[in-house]
Amino acid sequence: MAGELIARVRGLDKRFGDRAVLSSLDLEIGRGEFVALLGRSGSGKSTLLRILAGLDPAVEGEASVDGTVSVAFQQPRLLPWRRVWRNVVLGLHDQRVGASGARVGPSGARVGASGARVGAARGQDTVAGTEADGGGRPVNGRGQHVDGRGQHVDGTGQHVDGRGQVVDGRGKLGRGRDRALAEKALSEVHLEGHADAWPRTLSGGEAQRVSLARALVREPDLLLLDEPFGALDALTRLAMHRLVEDLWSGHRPGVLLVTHDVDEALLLADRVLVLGNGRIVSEHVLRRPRPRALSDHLEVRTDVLADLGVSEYATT
Ligand SMILES: Nc1ncnc2c1ncn2[C@@H]1O[C@H](COP(=O)(O)OP(=O)(O)OP(=O)(O)O)[C@@H](O)[C@H]1O
Repeated sequence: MAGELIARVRGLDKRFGDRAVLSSLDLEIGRGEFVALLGRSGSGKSTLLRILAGLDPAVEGEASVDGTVSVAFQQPRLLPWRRVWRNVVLGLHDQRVGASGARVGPSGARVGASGARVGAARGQDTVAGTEADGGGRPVNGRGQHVDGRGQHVDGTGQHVDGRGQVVDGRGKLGRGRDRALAEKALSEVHLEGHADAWPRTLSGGEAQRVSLARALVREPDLLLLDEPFGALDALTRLAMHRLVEDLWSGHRPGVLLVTHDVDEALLLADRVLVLGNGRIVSEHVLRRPRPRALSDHLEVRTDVLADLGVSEYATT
């Protein structure tokens, strides 16, 4: 593919015990490109996505993302003891939940959510800054950015705690800013007014929209979607397709959508990839503007189904 890359995978191998799941896999995703990944059950789609998200290590090869990554899964994975808006801002702060993912440098090395190097120190460890980094900003003895009072700051000057979480000058979570960001993200997924709801009060589709808001709140450069509509009924799925298309048009992240649904892939993606035998076995570039009707895609659809080994359906 042409243009600037947001993700690049080269010679990727992954095995679980004796079972080779990915072997010598190559993949590129352009900045702002929408890519769908199809493959038979067990072909390694989720495995590839987890490696790109920095959630699983590869055995061999390179998987790098040049920017921030967010992930949304088939199950919304909301924390039931947090109100909706607080679940959304987990996307900003908690890199341990898959929904937010990690920032992965060009080398594949993990750095903090803010992009600044963050230390392993816990809590409000405030070490006075006595040195400066290459840009003349003060750092403490461990090379962490600090303000004039020795409190940690990230690369943009925001206060962070020892784990890189954004806090105010007194070490409290930046609640007002978080709330505003959460409300903005919730309105983008048409959930205005649900900020203070508890997750258990949401329908499946609403919960999945919260999950999308959580993935989008940090404006990721790469959005990884692992069958995000798989558990939804057909009508809700259609509404979600439209929503994802709108969100993608508005923010233009690169997207890797893992799906079993050939038609969903054809409707949403710029490029459809088929995974088989541990690598990408075929690629189908879809023409623009994105067609509104599946009938515009019948030829590609036939080819994709054949690549998936379900050619008995290809003529229907
Ligand atoms: N943590 C693990 N330990 C052992 N085997 C694993 C692990 N994760 C995945 N696998 C195996 O790796 C293979 C690929 O799994 P993966 O979930 O990536 O497939 P998939 O294409 O996403 O499947 P599906 O479409 O059914 O979700 C499967 O055989 C699976 O059993």
